[in-house]
Amino acid sequence: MSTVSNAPETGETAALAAEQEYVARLYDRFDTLREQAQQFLSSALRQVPDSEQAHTERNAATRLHTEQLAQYAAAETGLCFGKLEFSDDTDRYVGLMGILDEENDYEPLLVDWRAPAARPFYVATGARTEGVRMRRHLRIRKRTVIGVDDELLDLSGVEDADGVTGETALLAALNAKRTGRMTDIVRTIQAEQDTIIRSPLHGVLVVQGGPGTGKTAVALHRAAYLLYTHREQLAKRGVLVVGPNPEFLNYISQVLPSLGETGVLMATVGDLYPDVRPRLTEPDAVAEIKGRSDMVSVLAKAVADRQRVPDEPMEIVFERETLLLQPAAVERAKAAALRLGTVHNRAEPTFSAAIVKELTRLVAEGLGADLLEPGDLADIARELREEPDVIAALDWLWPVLTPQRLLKELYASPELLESAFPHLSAEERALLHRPEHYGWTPADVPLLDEAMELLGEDDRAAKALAEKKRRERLEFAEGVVDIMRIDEEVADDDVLMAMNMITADHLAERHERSSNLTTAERAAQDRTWTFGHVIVDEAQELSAMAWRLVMRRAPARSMTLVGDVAQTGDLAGAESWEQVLAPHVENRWRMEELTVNYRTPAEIMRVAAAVLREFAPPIAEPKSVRSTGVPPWCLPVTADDLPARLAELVEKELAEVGEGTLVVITPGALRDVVPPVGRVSVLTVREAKGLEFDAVIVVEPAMIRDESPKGLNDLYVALTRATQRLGIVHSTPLPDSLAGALS
Ligand SMILES: Nc1ncnc2c1ncn2[C@@H]1O[C@H](COP(=O)(O)OP(=O)(O)OP(=O)(O)O)[C@@H](O)[C@H]1O
Repeated sequence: MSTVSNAPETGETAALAAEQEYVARLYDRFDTLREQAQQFLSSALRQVPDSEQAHTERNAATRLHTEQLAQYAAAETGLCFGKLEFSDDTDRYVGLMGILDEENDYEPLLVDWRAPAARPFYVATGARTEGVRMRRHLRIRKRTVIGVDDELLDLSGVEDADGVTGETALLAALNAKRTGRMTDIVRTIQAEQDTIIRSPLHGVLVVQGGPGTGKTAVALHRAAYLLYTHREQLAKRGVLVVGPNPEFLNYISQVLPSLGETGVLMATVGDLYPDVRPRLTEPDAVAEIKGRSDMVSVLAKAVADRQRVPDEPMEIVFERETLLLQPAAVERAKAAALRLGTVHNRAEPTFSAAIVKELTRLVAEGLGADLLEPGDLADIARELREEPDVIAALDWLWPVLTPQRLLKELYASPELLESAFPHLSAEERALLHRPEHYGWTPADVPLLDEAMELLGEDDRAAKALAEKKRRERLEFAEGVVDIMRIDEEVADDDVLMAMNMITADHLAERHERSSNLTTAERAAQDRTWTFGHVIVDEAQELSAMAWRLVMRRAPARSMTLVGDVAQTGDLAGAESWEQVLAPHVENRWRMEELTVNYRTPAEIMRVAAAVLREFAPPIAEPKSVRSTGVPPWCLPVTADDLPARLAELVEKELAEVGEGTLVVITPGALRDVVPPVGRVSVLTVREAKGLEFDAVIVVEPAMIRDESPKGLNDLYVALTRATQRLGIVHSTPLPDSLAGALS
């Protein structure tokens, strides 16, 4: 295969003119379609539905046309970016959306990049041309074709050594300055990436790839591909994309909208328990304990510890009499509740009924059972249930627990902690101890979710909330009806007739129906929502407990998990994919690997690879697709000089990157010692994970290594964030592997 970039001038001028003509036609048709969608939306919005069905239809139409308009807006720039010329003299244009030619038997004018017909654009090579004679990348600015890059495929029968397609376009994309937000790669998807993007929907697909191999980019394009190919199936249940932290989600937030997709829920694991917003952080060692798989039995024990049997008879005062509730009676009530084999909160009514029955018997005994009328026992039982002493006793013996209450009371009580965590040392238990009013951390979220499975929803709270909401809606509607009544005198007859038929109830119901949430919005509010497909990025960072939560959201196990076990920094994270997946799918998962590094130039990757070999010898480093001729620099300084020298170096690097991005990556301990300089951020490795910058200065590599048992993994991550330039500043001796590679 040979690359012909910008063919000889006359040829290129003719090519540009021909492509311009075609592209102009495309945009004409595009404008007409967009205008139509706008009109459809306006007329749908004007409709006044007169029945339940008409209402549903109007909502569906509004949503459809709004989505279409979002897709047109996204496709406006870069509508068409590729052309295939086949050996049989036919052509095919590839772009962001499919467009048919109405005047020509609905022949495709433009093929959507996700359609099977677009596939040769990404995978045809000199060795396997798929009938393609020439692949052309079109460069278009504001609807004007400004250049073409051609690759002739049928000249040679051999495949490129590096398997790169569309080299000119690819290198232009890779060398472009970074803006701080990820962009789509739809014009230059490579064959190994395309295979993953188009992999079948079902089952668990693991994508293992070193830094910069495009795992994140591929995962997002896969989401767009799956929604296009399986829209019927996925539109209702939605697609969930899980990322490691809010900064990362922000970094990738533009990619799917730029591909015309808006219906995907992006979340961190910490966002997946709708009632709780975890705002606190905690030491890695604590998060690691909370992430262990044995937390399942710990929580089960913590629940069992709340099903108490007193050692001594309990004194309960009722109408000035003291009743003695015997441990044996509590034991019997507990056994009856446990026999149900259901979760804690659902068994509670059985337990409390047995206790109240026993207390009723004691009261009746005191009064002399033969004096009682039929119905008296029921009255006594009702009164007992309202008696504060009885309520307190029941709450101590078998409390109705929310997950929040269970965990808060567990963390706050050294006794409960000791009972639930007998396998931990006293020091480790002390790490978990915290006051009851403390907030939540991300590592608490999988525990809350797990606890909900053990406890069961507290139906009473949920019902009370639903009733409260219903009453609020009703009050709102009554307010509206009142206002209408006030206006009655001025209203005309038609309005009055309509109004006579409207009650507050009707209005409340309508208000409810019209709360027209998207699938992603509904999913975000519902802990029990299960998704059609779940994508996890930086999947190596999830703890065993986080995996359990994520798996509950994907019961059909249609999942794409992307990550790199060599980059695991979280102490609770993965050592291998087998270890992560065995508990959930045994060996029923498939793996694809990405082997080419599109981010880090060869000069930088050589240095990072030396560190990789120090801690993970069996993992092959990804091959860089380009080099810059700029080797990483390294500057030893004294500890005292470090802040001042760093400030100078930042200035120097800024001059090198111009408008590009620069970041300083420091050990956690120096995070606040090194001041941010101008527009340059100072990040820890954790904060920089998954992100990339034109230039990176890594401070004190040996300290990064020593800060955590996974410190070498962290150093590897830090060294692989740069797209152009890497610098190292240190006052402590460099790790041997790094020193060797830099010398
Ligand atoms: N086919 C491609 N065309 C253009 N750019 C690409 C391509 N593949 C990847 N890239 C670019 O390479 C960079 C690295 O991609 P990405 O962040 O997806 O890698 P990653 O494997 O997730 O990295 P890490 O594991 O280090 O977070 C991004 O700028 C991405 O846009």
